[in-house]
Amino acid sequence: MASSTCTNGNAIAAFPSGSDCNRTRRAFLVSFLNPTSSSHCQPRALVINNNVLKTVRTCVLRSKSEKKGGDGCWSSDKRPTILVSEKLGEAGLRLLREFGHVECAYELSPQELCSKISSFDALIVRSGTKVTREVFEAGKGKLKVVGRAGVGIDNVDLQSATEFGCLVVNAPTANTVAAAEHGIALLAAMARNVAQADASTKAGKWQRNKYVGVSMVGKTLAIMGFGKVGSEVARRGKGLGMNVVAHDPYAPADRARAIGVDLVSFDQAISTADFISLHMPLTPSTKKVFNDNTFAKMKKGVRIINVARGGVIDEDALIRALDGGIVAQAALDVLIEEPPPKDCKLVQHEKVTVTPHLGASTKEAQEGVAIEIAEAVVGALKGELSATAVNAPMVAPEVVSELNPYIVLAEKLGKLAVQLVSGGSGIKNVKVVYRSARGPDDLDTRLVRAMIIKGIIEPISNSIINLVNADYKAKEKGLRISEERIVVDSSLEHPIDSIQVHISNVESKFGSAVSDNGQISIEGKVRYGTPHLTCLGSFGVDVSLEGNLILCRQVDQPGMIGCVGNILAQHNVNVSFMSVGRTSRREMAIMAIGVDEEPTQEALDNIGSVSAIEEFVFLKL
Ligand SMILES: NC(=O)c1ccc[n+]([C@@H]2O[C@H](COP(=O)([O-])OP(=O)(O)OC[C@H]3O[C@@H](n4cnc5c(N)ncnc54)[C@H](O)[C@@H]3O)[C@@H](O)[C@H]2O)c1
Ligand SMILES: O=C(O)[C@H](O)COP(=O)(O)O
Repeated sequence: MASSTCTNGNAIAAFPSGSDCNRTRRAFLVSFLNPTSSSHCQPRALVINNNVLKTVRTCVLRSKSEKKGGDGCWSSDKRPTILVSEKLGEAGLRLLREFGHVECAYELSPQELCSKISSFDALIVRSGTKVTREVFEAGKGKLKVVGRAGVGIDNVDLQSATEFGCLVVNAPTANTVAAAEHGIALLAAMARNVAQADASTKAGKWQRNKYVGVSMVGKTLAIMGFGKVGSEVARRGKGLGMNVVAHDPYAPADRARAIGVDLVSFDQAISTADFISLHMPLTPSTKKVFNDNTFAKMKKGVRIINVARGGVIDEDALIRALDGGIVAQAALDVLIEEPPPKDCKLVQHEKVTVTPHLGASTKEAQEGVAIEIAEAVVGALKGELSATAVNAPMVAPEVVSELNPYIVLAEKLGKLAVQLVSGGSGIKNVKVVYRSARGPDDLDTRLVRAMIIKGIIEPISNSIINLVNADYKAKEKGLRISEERIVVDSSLEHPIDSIQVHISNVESKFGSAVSDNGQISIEGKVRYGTPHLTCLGSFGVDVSLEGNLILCRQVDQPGMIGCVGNILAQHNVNVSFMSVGRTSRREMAIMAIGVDEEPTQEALDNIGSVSAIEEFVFLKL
């Protein structure tokens, strides 16, 4: 027997690979859905099966009122609403319109966006819309998906998205070539003074001596950020006969080798380059990474191209470097403030060539991006798996498929456990134990854990818990979830043999749920595909976790089942199953009774007045 543990110490904002205790298998997210007409609920390539979808739909993202809707599909009168706040290619809009109500409202002020957003399930933006905390707050839990029609998600407050359980997806591939081509266009235009010479010629001048350029062939081009765009710029730079080096702490050396590019340190790249092309994302660690210090390390006369994000450059420092002659020229597609103020010194600088964030703006790229984001948003609203989720853990579809019954069990166990806690005691520590034949590396429990958290938190708060925000919400509520896996000798075919939930340092309203170690302890298993409660405190039971549950502890004696059954029958409450577990003969027994209806208080009082019954509790599942 072996075990390993982990806790939910980190809130989910984004999931760098390997950040979870479990092995991250592949880049697909169990996203969620919200239903439309049934015609929109057909499984697609990445969908596992209808049962999985149904479960994930009801488990993962909808608001409490929407959950009443039934089978996980959008009703035809309640198609999802999608707000598109910036110009999107027609092909993407068509896809969106086939699926939901689409409103295109461009150039909204922040206030207008906030006042509109509460009636939308999804929002699609480009780089010009700031999706701030206020937007998520105004979304009031209805906003489920933000689609960024492009790569950079620095205009979306990911932390707030996560807190509000809103999935963020982007379109990371369709504009790569367009951005790379624009980078090369700027590089060549800058080297040959195309923009300046054009303006001068149009102004009636003929300044051939003034606009002598520099050649690109044989020059060193440093690519800062060797990702999708950076690699494509590198290829094109090689094609121009340039000597290309790259700096990227996370880039694989074999990709660089394949293109014939040397990966070098930051300082080496900037100190040897004649041209520096920026292709890293804007993050806290790349913000103003090009500043007085780093400009000082550059080769005198260097030329800089930025088609990444304005914020990676300290713009005042760049002006100083241009004026001081360190930087000969700059070509900028992106600025810190877009659009810039009219008197922006950098834009007006004679050594600077500027374009208004046009990197992704080719017809081809915009159609591609529009389709990519429309598919991602529609997929997320339908409950399909999204390959481009930015703020949720990735769970491989085959893992979701196999864990599906355990997801149902997990939520029920969470719900059950929290109802066993007596009102006054705050839950702080929850330990989840998985007994499984699988090794720790082969059991991805994030989804199961999220559903246990959902089961625990939702009944006692107004929060909607889903895969996006489960760990965050647990942490916010001061709930420490620890996990333990116990490897047991059973079939490898089933991912989990049993799930136990232990809550420590609380009092229980049903003393028999407290095990010898003083914790509320319950255990469940999946039997014949359905969730069962198999252990309560120290008592073994076997009840299907459906409908509602009455738990009684009584003296083990004849007639008890009939007695309670009679009371329920008198109150027209249908019993779906009964199970009795006992410590030993004629001592204490636990009776678990599944009921279809919720008994009246009178019925419950009558059960409580049976003298052999020492305690009982009614639990809603
Ligand atoms: N101007 C435009 O219209 C336009 C169009 C597309 C992309 N972009 C921007 O270009 C940038 C790159 O896009 P992409 O699609 O190639 O993204 P990408 O994620 O494929 O590549 C980014 C690369 O930057 C690297 N990186 C991260 N931190 C770094 C650091 N401190 N130093 C060096 N490298 C670092 C990453 O490892 C990654 O390889 C993004 O900022 C994106 O928003 C702009
Ligand atoms: O990050 C991106 O994809 C680019 O900056 C494109 O932004 P845009 O969608 O506003 O053109």
